Amino acid sequence: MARIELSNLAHSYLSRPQDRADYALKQMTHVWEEGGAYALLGPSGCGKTTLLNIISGLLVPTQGQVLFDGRDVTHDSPELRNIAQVFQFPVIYDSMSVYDNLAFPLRNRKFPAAEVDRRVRDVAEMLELTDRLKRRAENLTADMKQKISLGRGLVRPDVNAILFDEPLTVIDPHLKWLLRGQLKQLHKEFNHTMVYVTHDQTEALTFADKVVVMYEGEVVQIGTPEELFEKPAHTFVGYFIGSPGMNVLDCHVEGNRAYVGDHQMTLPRGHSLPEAGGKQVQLGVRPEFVTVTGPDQGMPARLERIDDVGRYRIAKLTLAGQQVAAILPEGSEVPSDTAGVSFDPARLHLYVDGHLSEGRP
Ligand SMILES: Nc1ncnc2c1ncn2[C@@H]1O[C@H](COP(=O)(O)OP(=O)(O)OP(=O)(O)O)[C@@H](O)[C@H]1O
Repeated sequence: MARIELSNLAHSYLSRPQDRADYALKQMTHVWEEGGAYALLGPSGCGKTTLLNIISGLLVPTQGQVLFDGRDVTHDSPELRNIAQVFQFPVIYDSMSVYDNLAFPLRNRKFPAAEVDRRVRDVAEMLELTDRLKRRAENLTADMKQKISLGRGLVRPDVNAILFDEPLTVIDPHLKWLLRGQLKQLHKEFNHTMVYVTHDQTEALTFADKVVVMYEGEVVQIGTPEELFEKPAHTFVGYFIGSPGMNVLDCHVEGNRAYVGDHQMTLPRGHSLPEAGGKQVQLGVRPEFVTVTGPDQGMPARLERIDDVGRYRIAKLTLAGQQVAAILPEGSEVPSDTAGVSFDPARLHLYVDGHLSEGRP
């Protein structure tokens, strides 16, 4: 297992990048701890696969270094980096048995036969492939084949890291849920450094100890699922994590007071913001911390509609011309079209040009 360090890394697919917009990955420096389970989460095109391919050695970055345990591997092939990879679609040998497919990475590295057998059987057991070990891979379903791919990625005990690129895409939803749990279990057992690319927040939050949220080629936050929920470092994180995402409202601020339209609220901290200077100042509050009451309390808002999403109901309101979502407690009374809303003051965050402003204690 290795500690992975990304030092001043940036990548452009253009041969002569001119400015920031030309970079698919903007400059970044990060350390990912040995034995950590990391998920790279972000929308399509934000640079997840580019970053994963730089870590694996399929791509050499335009600038910066990748270090494994302090050793510069930037120009090393995937083979030299000693990593295992699982891709979106199965990569297996159809003509071989399931057993031989799983054994292949170990035999290739000249592991003794007894250890090959033990590891293959352990991994097969965990992935529920034991009764298929003797079958040829050829006629198996796509699900089964992808399980074998996962097994091939997990079978070697000596890898620096295991990299997964959306490995559950072809798996049916029920099995997906099971496999996510099994991967988490395998991580606990073997403690490999794992990096898992996905655009699905549930997949990221259930698999990872730390989620690396990417947006437009930048890592905007690395945090535990709780940290991403409690304190989104960027409005994008607030919006992308959570269902529905965080409310983000244009506001202006004076010290520890924020104004949304004419409505004033007290922030947990004071902020000395640079003179407006064209910067966008926004207030973030998660729908879990918005209370909807009758019009005689809170800030007057118009109730647009109620969505029943099964586990709870979501009220969609308009406050000072801006959209606000609120998660309604079970059994709560819903006012008619004119309502009042209030925000839990301890749960308000302030953002300047998308980035969290910490303020003064
Ligand atoms: N080989 C390439 N040549 C040129 N541009 C590329 C290449 N691969 C990716 N890009 C561009 O780089 C940016 C990041 O792409 P990347 O595939 O890393 O994103 P992603 O987050 O993995 O997206 P997805 O979830 O759709 O796979 C995108 O704008 C993409 O169009």
